[in-house]
Order: sequence, then C-alpha cells, then structure tokens
Amino acid sequence: MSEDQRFREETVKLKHTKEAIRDQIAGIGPRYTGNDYTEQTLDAIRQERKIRLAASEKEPYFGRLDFREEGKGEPLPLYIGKSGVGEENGHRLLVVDWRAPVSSLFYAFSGGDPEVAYDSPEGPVSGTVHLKRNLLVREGDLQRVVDSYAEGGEQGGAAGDEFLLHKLGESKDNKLRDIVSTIQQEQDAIIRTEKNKAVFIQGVAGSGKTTVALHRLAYLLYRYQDRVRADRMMILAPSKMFLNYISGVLPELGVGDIGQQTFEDWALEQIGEDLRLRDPAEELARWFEGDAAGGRREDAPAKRKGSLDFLADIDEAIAELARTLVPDEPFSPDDRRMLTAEQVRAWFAEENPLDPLMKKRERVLNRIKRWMEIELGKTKWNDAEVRKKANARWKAYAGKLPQHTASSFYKAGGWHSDDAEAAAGGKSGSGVSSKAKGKGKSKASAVFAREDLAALVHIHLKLLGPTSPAYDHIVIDEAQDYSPAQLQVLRQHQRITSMTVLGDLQQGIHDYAGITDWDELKRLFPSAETSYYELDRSYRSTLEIIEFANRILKGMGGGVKPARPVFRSGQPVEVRRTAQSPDCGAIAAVVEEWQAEPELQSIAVLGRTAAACARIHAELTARGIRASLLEAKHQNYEGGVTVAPVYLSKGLEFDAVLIPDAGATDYKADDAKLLYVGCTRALHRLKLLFADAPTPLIADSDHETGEAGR
Ligand SMILES: Nc1ncnc2c1ncn2[C@@H]1O[C@H](COP(=O)(O)OP(=O)(O)OP(=O)(O)O)[C@@H](O)[C@H]1O
Repeated sequence: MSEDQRFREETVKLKHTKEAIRDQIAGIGPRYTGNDYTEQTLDAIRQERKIRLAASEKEPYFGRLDFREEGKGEPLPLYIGKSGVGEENGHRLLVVDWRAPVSSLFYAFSGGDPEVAYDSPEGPVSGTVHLKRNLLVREGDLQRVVDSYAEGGEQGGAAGDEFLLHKLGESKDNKLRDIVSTIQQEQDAIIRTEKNKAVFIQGVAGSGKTTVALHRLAYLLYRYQDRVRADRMMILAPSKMFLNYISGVLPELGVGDIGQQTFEDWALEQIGEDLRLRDPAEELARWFEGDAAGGRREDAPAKRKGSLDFLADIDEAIAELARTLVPDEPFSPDDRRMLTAEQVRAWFAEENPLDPLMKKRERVLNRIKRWMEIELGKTKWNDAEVRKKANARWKAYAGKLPQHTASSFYKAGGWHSDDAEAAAGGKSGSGVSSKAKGKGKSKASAVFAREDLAALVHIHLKLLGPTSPAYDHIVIDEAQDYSPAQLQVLRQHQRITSMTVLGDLQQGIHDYAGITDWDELKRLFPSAETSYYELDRSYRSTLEIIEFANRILKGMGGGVKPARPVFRSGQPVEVRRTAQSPDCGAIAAVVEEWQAEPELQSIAVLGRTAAACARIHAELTARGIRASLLEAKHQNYEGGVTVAPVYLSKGLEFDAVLIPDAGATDYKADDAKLLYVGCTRALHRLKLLFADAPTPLIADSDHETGEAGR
C-alpha cells in the first residue's frame, strides 16, 4: 500500500471514529440541575464521560495494531488511544485504552517475529501481528501516518524511531508531558510491572524515569481499579517547583487527585506538631557553596540519622520507655484501696503490643480510672471530697507515666542537634513551619533539620500511630537522595508493599544525605518483593549533548554507566572562554541569540551559586531581558528564560542550557555530578563559558573553544 493510500484509508477511518464519538457526546444530553442525589451522581459520571469523549474526539488514537488472535479468522485492527471508547450499543471497541493488556503488544512489538503473545487477565493470548502503525492526530486532523511494521513490507524499527525522533525534536515549555504514543519497550515493561512490588528504577538522565513513574500510576489505577484508589496514592518529589513541573502529566492521562508532596511536607503533616525546619535554601547553600561543599560527606549528620541503625537505637529507647512507663509504686485513690504496680503492668501487658505506646498509656490510665470509679461506687460514692481527692490522686499518678510527642521524645533522647537550632539562630522566620504556617505562632517552636524528619515520623508512628490511612502506592522520585530511614518510614505507611522508587546515582548530588548504592534501599524489602530496572537510553538530549555529558561522567571513576543516545543529532556543544566569570555581557549575548530562535521556547542559565545567579539575573534584567530567577523557596517554574543555581535544576529540562561559569575554580574534579546534572538538562542546545581555565571535568573535551562574543 502506498503512502497516499495509507493516508486516505486512515483519513476515512478517523472521520468515522470522530462521527461516532460526536454521536455519543450528543447522546449524553443536558446537565441535570435538580436536587435528587442519585441523579446528581449519575450526572457527574456522565459529565466525566463527556469530557473524556471530547478529548478523544480531538485525538482519538495514536496507534494501530492489526492483530490476529490464534484460532480466529481475520486480523482485527485495534486503534490505541489515551482512553478507551466503546461502540455505542455495540460490543466492539472503537478505541482501545493504552493500558489495556492487548496494547502492550503495540509497545513491545518492534518488528522481527510477528508471532507474539500478551498476558490478559484470563491468561496468555497468542497470535500474529500484521501491522503496526503510528498515527499523529492533532486537533482532530490526521497529520502523519508511519508504518513501523507491515506484513510482507520492508519497514522495520527505523520507521518507529522516526516517529519517536519527531516527538523528541519538539521544543518544551514549562511542563512535563505524557508519552503514551511513543512509550518504549523497556519503559512499558516497568509501567506494567505488577502492583505488589517495590520497583526500583536506576536510569540515566533523561531516560524517562519521572515520566514512566507517572504513567505507571495511571496504569495501576486502570488495571487494579478495584484495589487502588487515587486518593491513596502519593508522589514524593524533591521540591514544590518540581511537583508543579510534573503536575500536567496525570491530568493529561485522565488521572487526577493523587497527592503530590515533598518528603518534608509529608513528614511534617504526619508528625502534626508545631515544628520548624531549617530553611532549605540555607541547607542547600551550605552543601553546595559553603564550608561543607566538597568535604566530609560521609560523616555528615544526615548519614547517621538516615541509617537503620539510628531507627534501631530509637526503637531500643522506645522499648525502654515501655518497660519503665509504669512507676514502681501502687496507685491508691483513697487510703483503703490500692492497685499494685504489678497489676497496672499486667493491664499494660494485656494491650496489643503493636499498638502505639501513648495510646496504650491512655487506655491503661482510663482503665485505672474505671476501676477507681467502680471501687468507690461500691461504698456509696457520694462524697464530693472523696471524689475530688481520688481524681487528684489519679491525675498525680498519671503524671508519673511519661507522656511524649515525637519531638519531646527525640529531644529527651539527646538526638536533636543544636546545630539546627543554631543555623536558624534567632531568625524566627527563617525555618519552614508546619502547623505554625500562617498562624503567627512560631515563636518558640523547635527547629529541626531535614535529616531529623524520618526519625520523628518513626517515633510518631510508634508512640501515637499513623496520621494518614495506609497508601496503596507510593512514587519516590530522585530516590538516590533518600536515606534508608526515610524509605523505611514510608514503608511503614503501607499495608502491602507497592512502590515505584526511581533515581540516578550519577546525579546523586545530595550524597551527604542519600545513598551511593541501590542495595542500601533494596535490602529493606524481601527480594521477592522488589524488581530492579536499569534505563540507559536517554531521550531528552541530542547525541552531541549526551556524548559531552558522558565525558564528564568519566571523571567519577569506576561503575559509571554512560547514557546511550537516541540517534537525534543537533548542534555541537560549545565551550567558550570569556573575559571574566561570570561574564554577564557574554551571557546576555548567548541568551539573545537563542531568544531569536522561535523553536527554543525554554532557555536556562544555570550558575554555580545562588549569589552568582542573582547577579546574572540582575544584569540580564538591566539589559532588558525578561528572565525569572529560581530560588529554593519557589513553587513554580515559569518557562521562558530562567536563571537558576545548577543544584536546583535537577529534574527540570530546557530547550537550551548555558553554563556560565564552567571554570576550574567553579567546578573542581569532584563536582562531576553537579556539572553532569546541569548539562543533561538541555534538550537541543548546550553552551559552557569559562574564564581563565576550564574545569578539569571538560578539559579533555575536543569541543570548539574560543572567545565568546559580547
Ligand atoms: N518514550 C518516550 N517518548 C518520548 N519522549 C520521551 C520518552 N521517554 C522520555 N521522553 C522524554 O524525555 C525527557 C526526559 O524524561 P524524564 O524527565 O521523565 O526523564 P528522567 O529520567 O526523569 O530525567 P532526569 O533524571 O534527568 O530528571 C522528557 O522530555 C520526556 O518527555
């Protein structure tokens, strides 16, 4: 079949599909405005369907797979789209949902042997693929038809790549997008991994980890709709800005209402006390710019406090508290009655050992009170004096059973470091408060460091129980920055393990707190409960950028896994000498040059320090260039021209990236991860400027160097 014939065939098909969808929309009828609750609920369902159908009408599908099931007659064309659409009054599907079992064939089949099989809930289904076709429909118009496999034809995987390359060549704005039409086989395998696992993904920069994890959530909600609920899923990501950046993907996939938080906010919510956290900007600046930069990462306090040994020490202290909670003295409400310490301990022992300690304390004290009332009631308890005295004695006795919150126990254990307090020294507004936020009562609340949070949540759970219902699934992005203790406390908030844990050790710039080997986290789970995947293909950047970034990685020594590029070639990476560092004139010139190219929608200048970025931003603004300056406290990434410290750019991506200070004094030999993160943010263009000598991390690069123009 010629290209023209294919296009005509699909144009007719699209027309019919759109008509059928329009008919269904018209059949939904007007909104119900009455008071009947059942009708209101049904109306809400109808309206949701209407919204889905309206989206389908614009872009009903992106792929076609002709599949003949073994033992059945003719191959059946399956059109695959973002959401399934059934035939009105019929049993066939106009569009098959991308998450349906049969759709896995579309992603997994890349030519070769057409005899294939997929797993359906009823068991394996085998058959033959006759055609795999990619279709690009935009706003209801058919724009491209590419066959990546046709029975008897010559097309191979390259045609499928062509479709992917077309997608990757597009420019990006300020939001991450869905990839349903071009999910790759290795990504699809992760997305469809069964629910009850801790899935670990080690993936190079730009390999689609974040995107895959979000698609996995959409898949789990579809596949296990009777067992998982969106409001019991949670996404943890490193910053509010990053959360804002990824916030568009799930709604695009038709999934909403999934909680998205930073670990800090989640932990503060769990602990539920009026605590303040050391200002994250100070913490970041300390590690990336200040005295701590470069040195003593292994002995950083976060390493000890993030270890399971630390949680074990806390457990020991809680066990000790449980052992000594009941005082070694009897309780007597008046001079004639008495409860021995042994009796109270026996009551304690009758409590469920797994229940939170403070809850048990409360219950035992209530039991003592009930006993007291019964006892006094036996002797015609009507004497107000006796009652008052008994109650006072009960209160005094209760005061002898230590009562703790998470923070008071932590402080009593001597684990709270004055360091955190000192870092906030007197600046009562500098910490990030939990409950105190907006209530103007942060005056005396203790200041904690980020690394204290896991232990505090752990203590809260053991002493007071969980704050939120158990999670059905948890996604942890940038998990290389998590400690075993953090993962452990998250795990304690699930009944059944179901997690997606993703990251890249090569981007582990927060190694003063995180891990250096996935085994540190994997060993928290029985091995049967974990799956481990590696993604080494990078989809974000051009071939030239990936090769350049891979060379930086070499500086990290053994165990480095270079990224494998998709064959998408662009302009060479440029490394240029400037008169000074940072050279704002040269920076402005590069930004203006890029701004003149309409396909470069997002441009970033990633400086080494927050102070350098503030200076660059002020200079660009003075020169009439509109740019936003990203700071740790920011919630939104706006797109356009952005100036940001390189350590805040993690997870984000930009059409063009300028590293304005790639000199030998800015990036030393052990800053490879940081420079790698900066360079791998770029999709299409990458430029580095340096004064004097370039950083040794790129010294061996054979890239064109020279004077940057002003
Ligand atoms: N199969 C795919 N088809 C099209 N685009 C893809 C595909 N996989 C990934 N991408 C694109 O590659 C880019 C990187 O994806 P993503 O941010 O999810 O990667 P990541 O591994 O989390 O990166 P990093 O670790 O660098 O933050 C995004 O623009 C994403 O849309």
